[in-house]
Amino acid sequence: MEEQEATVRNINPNPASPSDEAGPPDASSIWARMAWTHLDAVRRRAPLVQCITNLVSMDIAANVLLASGASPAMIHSINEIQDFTPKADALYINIGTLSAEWVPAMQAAAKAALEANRPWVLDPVAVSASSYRMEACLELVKLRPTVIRGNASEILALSSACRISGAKGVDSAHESIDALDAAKSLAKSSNAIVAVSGAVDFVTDGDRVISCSNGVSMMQKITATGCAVTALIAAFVAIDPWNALKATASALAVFGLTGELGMEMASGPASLRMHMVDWLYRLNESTVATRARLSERS
Ligand SMILES: Nc1ncnc2c1ncn2[C@@H]1O[C@H](COP(=O)(O)OP(=O)(O)OP(=O)(O)O)[C@@H](O)[C@H]1O
Ligand SMILES: Cc1ncsc1CCO
Ligand SMILES: [Mg+2]
Repeated sequence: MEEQEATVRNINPNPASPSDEAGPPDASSIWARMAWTHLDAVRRRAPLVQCITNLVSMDIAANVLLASGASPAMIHSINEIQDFTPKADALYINIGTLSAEWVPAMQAAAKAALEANRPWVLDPVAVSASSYRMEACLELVKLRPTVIRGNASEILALSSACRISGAKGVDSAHESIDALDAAKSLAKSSNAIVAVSGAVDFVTDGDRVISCSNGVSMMQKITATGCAVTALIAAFVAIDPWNALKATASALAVFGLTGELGMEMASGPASLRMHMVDWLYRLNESTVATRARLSERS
């Protein structure tokens, strides 16, 4: 814990540089510098992120974590939770391909993370697809996730805990702004940081709201980009657990930025996916500090 607290102090960006002749930076550049500080910390500390994630997303989530500098471990057997989960710096649980066998493992892992004082992050994929999925997800929410990240339809459904949200499958049928009030309400009732992804991503603790406008719409044509950014959120929260709101916003900005840079070189979803992973590996300070678009909504 001492080490974590030291990290929090290191993460606070220093907004004003004495040698900055252009004067103090504006609020958006302070947020952008924070995104770089978080990415840099992930690269330096290589947090171990245990992922219990859906079968579709395993490859992209592991590659995104590796490219960011984190260390992924796709370990989901209930027989390994007791030994392994306390060793991980963060846990990521995603219900995308839920099965009866995995639900107890997810619950055991969330409990183990809580007991070991480790942050854990929930992706409620297609939570309104069935009552089984909704009930499993509500049980997980009771185990106090640090962050919940979903698309607008998922956050709307989970927030109201109703079975029919208008979504047909894993994709969103809503704009992220439509889910902002639901996200705030879910954050207050669950005590988690809640992120809604979309053209603009919103991150809230129930009161404060940070928005991120990085990203390109083609990211929706790559399966499991949402799952991958939730994995990245787990890595960012691992290195700054006491500032989960800011760490989550930073992860969304960095990931969206890789989409923008990747799109300059891509010819479609498959090559965009490849370029995003490459850009995540290559991003440097000046690019993140000048192109991350984060702001706090008043
Ligand atoms: N219209 C858009 N414009 C720009 N970026 C977008 C848009 N929609 C989504 N994104 C970005 O794509 C990423 C995935 O978000 P999305 O809302 O599609 O997740 P998801 O529906 O949970 O995805 P999946 O279930 O396939 O993993 C996020 O980083 C988000 O910022
Ligand atoms: C397509 C799909 N189906 C279950 S999980 C998943 C990955 C995107 O969430
Ligand atoms: Mg999703």
